[in-house]
Amino acid sequence: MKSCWSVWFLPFTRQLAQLAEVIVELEKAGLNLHAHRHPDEARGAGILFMDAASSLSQIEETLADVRRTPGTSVLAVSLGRLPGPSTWALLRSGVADVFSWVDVENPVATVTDRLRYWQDLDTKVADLQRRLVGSSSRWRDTLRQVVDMAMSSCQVLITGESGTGKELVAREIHQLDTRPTKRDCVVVDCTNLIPGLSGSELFGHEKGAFTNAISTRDGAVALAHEGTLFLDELGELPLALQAELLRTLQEGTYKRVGSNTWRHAHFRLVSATNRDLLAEVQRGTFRQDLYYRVSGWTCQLPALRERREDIVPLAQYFFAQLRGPRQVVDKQVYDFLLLRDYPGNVRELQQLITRIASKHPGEGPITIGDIPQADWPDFACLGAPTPTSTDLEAGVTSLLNQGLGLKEIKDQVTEIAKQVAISHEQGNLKLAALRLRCSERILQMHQREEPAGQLRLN
Ligand SMILES: Nc1ncnc2c1ncn2[C@@H]1O[C@H](COP(=O)(O)OP(=O)(O)OP(=O)(O)O)[C@@H](O)[C@H]1O
Repeated sequence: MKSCWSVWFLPFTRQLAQLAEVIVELEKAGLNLHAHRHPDEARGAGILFMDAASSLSQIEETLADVRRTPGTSVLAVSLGRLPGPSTWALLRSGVADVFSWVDVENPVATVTDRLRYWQDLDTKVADLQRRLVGSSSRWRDTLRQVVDMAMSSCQVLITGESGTGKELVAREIHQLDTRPTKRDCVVVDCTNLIPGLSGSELFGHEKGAFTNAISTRDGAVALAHEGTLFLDELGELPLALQAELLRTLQEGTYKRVGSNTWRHAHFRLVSATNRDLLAEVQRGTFRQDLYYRVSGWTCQLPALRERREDIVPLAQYFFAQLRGPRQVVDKQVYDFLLLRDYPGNVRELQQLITRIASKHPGEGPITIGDIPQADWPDFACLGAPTPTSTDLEAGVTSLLNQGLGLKEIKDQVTEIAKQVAISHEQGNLKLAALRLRCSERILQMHQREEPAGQLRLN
């Protein structure tokens, strides 16, 4: 069946006659191609047409704009041959794939299959975002990877700091898994495994196998048969059990504790850890062969500090969960949430929101008065520096000695505040503006006018 959907394109080529021919071929396959003129048109998947003479720097600039629109995937199609290094440069600047029209056997199918796949991927990502909240490009890229992993048959290893959502992601991978006979997802926290019980939790036991074994019991491996076994905190798995797990993964067989009978179990293994397992391998506390077995596909979840744009959407989601979707929250509360650091990641944010929501008396908007005193910001760091702030005093003295007047000193300090906020937010002007409580436009002007590093207090 022919596909039939509207696709935007960016013409970065002067070979217009050839481009017209390619467009006709794609339209015959059901694509309705329209040139991209406005950022809004770059929604969903699109094509960037280029040739060997196209300017890479111009392409990179445009791609940076396009990628600001969430959910865009760009396929770069070269009308002629492409030099190898350009291919990598294009991938690095954010195109989802790149190929040369003259080099593939069936270019029309190559284009349509990819566009269809990305469209499907985006639908799945949008659905995931309802539970794995966040719309930053970092988080969206992570979710795309989650969907790709779930669709594969690979053993998956999810890494990331505590509280980044590893368990949540593992459960979603099981949900997305399309095995027709898929059964349950069984979760085992490896920190709770007692080596003395020789793996009864994982492999089950026979009646009388040890003192408290009053009846025969299935372990997690048996319960996960035809389903998913999720091993949380895999780095904590005792060495003795690592060997047994490895054999189960290699042979698909295991023995209950106290039994001589080999049993079969087929499951998908998803593991998670906040430890650096490769370092554990070096130290000899984690088996190298098991590491390569469990890490068919590794997915690193970003810390919340690497996706600070998601703090407000996450907070809104948690407030709505706790107080219902109609609960109004004062902007000042969000400003406060944006000023904080979250070493415990999303879990820490969630716990803070729970404390704020619990303190709220019930009527009216949630305000900064609902923030428990123990969570108040450190005013010494946040507020205007006091005259006793020696660093600032020394800086101002240096400016005075250079002959600057009050207005010039004020301007200098303002510019430094802008620089510091922009650099703290890793160049994200929106977040820096929230931090400074000024408009984003003021910071855009600052960036245009002031080369970074020009201003120094001393
Ligand atoms: N993107 C997200 N959207 C909504 N809730 C989230 C998100 N990420 C994490 N959470 C919530 O944060 C809490 C911590 O998540 P989770 O237990 O999955 O983290 P973890 O990385 O497995 O932590 P740990 O390593 O400490 O076990 C959970 O309550 C989870 O529901």
